[in-house]
Amino acid sequence: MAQILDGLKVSKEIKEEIRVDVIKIVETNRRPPHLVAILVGKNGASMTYVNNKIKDCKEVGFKSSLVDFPSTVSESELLEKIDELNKSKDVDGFIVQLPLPKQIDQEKIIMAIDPRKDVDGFHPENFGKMALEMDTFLPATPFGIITLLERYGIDTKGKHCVVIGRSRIVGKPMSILMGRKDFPGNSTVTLTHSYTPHIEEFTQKADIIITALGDPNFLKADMIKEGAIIIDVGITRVEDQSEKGYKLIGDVDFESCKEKASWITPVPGGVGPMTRAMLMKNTLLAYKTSVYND
Ligand SMILES: Nc1nc2c(c(=O)[nH]1)N[C@@H](CN(C=O)c1ccc(C(=O)N[C@@H](CCC(=O)O)C(=O)O)cc1)CN2
Ligand SMILES: [Mg+2]
Repeated sequence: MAQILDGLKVSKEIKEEIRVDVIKIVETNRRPPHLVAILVGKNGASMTYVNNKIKDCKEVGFKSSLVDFPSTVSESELLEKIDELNKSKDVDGFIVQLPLPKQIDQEKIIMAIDPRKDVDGFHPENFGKMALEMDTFLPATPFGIITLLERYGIDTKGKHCVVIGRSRIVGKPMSILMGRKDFPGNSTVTLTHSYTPHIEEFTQKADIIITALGDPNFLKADMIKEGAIIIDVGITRVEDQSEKGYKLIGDVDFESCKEKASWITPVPGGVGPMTRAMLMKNTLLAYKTSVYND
């Protein structure tokens, strides 16, 4: 029977550590860190995530601002706002909630963000630094996963890690972090995706599986080996009769896999809350860098 990697519990510990740090900052008459979130359109999940980011800021003592645009916003209007935030002395970090509407070129938007304020760690400069093992902002979800492994003392050295999915937000950076000469890292990594034939031939040999597919209950017990460590990044909203109108289903068939795995993350309450905590951590880092090094 697997033990639970409790992301909700660890995320609360991390946010508490940040809150204590911010109290010390404010006590010395300095302003608190300031995060700005840009939301485009009215996608239900994106609205929830952005509202939660604002809530987290309040909890840890940060200043926060929400900039919302209609889904019809033009690329140039968005770029103008980014330019303003890049220049603002009052803003330490900002994020543009993804996905963006089709008329907006996501790459152009990400490239426009000042890497020093890119607390999502999506800018190619920060991605490159991550790959080269230099200090930088790590993307919040992969950062959350390595922090969760670290806090539970899980040894990843010499393990075979299979990552499923190659998105810029999760799969690609995750595959790089697990192979770095750092702790947690030093794994042998296989990055699988939609063109990987017979994916179970890879997952059945894996010591660690990190799934970021968005395919509910995709990973079944017969696809994993005894004692595997299972990290579920998939969160799909599936309609039901509850008050919310939906429930959240991960990529992992939790009920069957928990009988065979050694460690497993739940959905909800696993990787999601860690993503939120690590954005706060990156914002604090952006604040400290601008305060001490600019
Ligand atoms: N600019 C960004 N866009 C997106 C990111 C990102 O890191 N930066 N990641 C995802 C969405 N995301 C944060 O933005 C995110 C997703 C899920 C959770 C979370 O807490 N999940 C909970 C369930 C919450 C719910 O839906 O009720 C859980 O798993 O327990 C936090 C953040 C895409 N876009
Ligand atoms: Mg800075």
